[in-house]
Amino acid sequence: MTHGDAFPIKICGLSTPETLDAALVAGASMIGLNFHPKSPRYVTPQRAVELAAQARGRTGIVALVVDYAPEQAAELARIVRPDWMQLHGKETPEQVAAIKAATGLPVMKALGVASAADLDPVARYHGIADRILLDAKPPKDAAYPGGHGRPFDWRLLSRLDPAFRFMLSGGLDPANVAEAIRIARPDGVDVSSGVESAPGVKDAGKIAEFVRAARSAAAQLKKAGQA
Ligand SMILES: O=C(O)c1ccccc1NCC(=O)[C@H](O)[C@H](O)COP(=O)(O)O
Repeated sequence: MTHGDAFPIKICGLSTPETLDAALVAGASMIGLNFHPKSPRYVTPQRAVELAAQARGRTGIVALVVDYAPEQAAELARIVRPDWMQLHGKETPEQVAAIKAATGLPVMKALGVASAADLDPVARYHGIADRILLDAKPPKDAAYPGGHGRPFDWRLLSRLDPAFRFMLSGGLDPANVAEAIRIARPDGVDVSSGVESAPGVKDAGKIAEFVRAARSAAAQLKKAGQA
């Protein structure tokens, strides 16, 4: 499977060759390398180069950054050579466009959702971000802005235009991802904590279970839509 999948499944915050291999074997469409220094999933650019070499051509490589300047993003992209940039901070549509131009890469913009009002800014990123990731809003006192393993109310997303394409994350795990897909009807899913045994420690068995459950739920949804 590749990141061009009809229903991309992204495993975020991989930091070891063993767990990256588990994601590749499970058939993850995309893998995320996290460059936010406060994250328990942080990887140095040097480590990321090695992980990217292992993944290249087998899955989509996503470099996750928080509030980077365009030059900083371009330098990281030059070193790691990801397929995508994921922007997980407070980047404005103008900053998203500047990072896209500076890196020459497609950009996934994450937006935090806790209430219906949080969906209002989404339209401002249309035509600028290549993909929108609707994630749970982090807790107020959080030291970093993602990867907290907390879901939001997926029913809020029924307010979105059905033609609007997005990926879903926030508190997904092997047990709830099928229900999340059924309710939220996303175009792909992203997970971090839900496939870990402790913060930053990925679990190969949970990764396999997650990918299996998400693929099966997406296939069922597609079948129901065609019936
Ligand atoms: O995961 C992190 O540590 C992280 C740190 C800083 C910014 C973003 C981060 N993660 C973003 C992701 O793509 C996660 O997969 C997403 O927030 C969902 O996380 P989880 O609820 O743990 O599955």
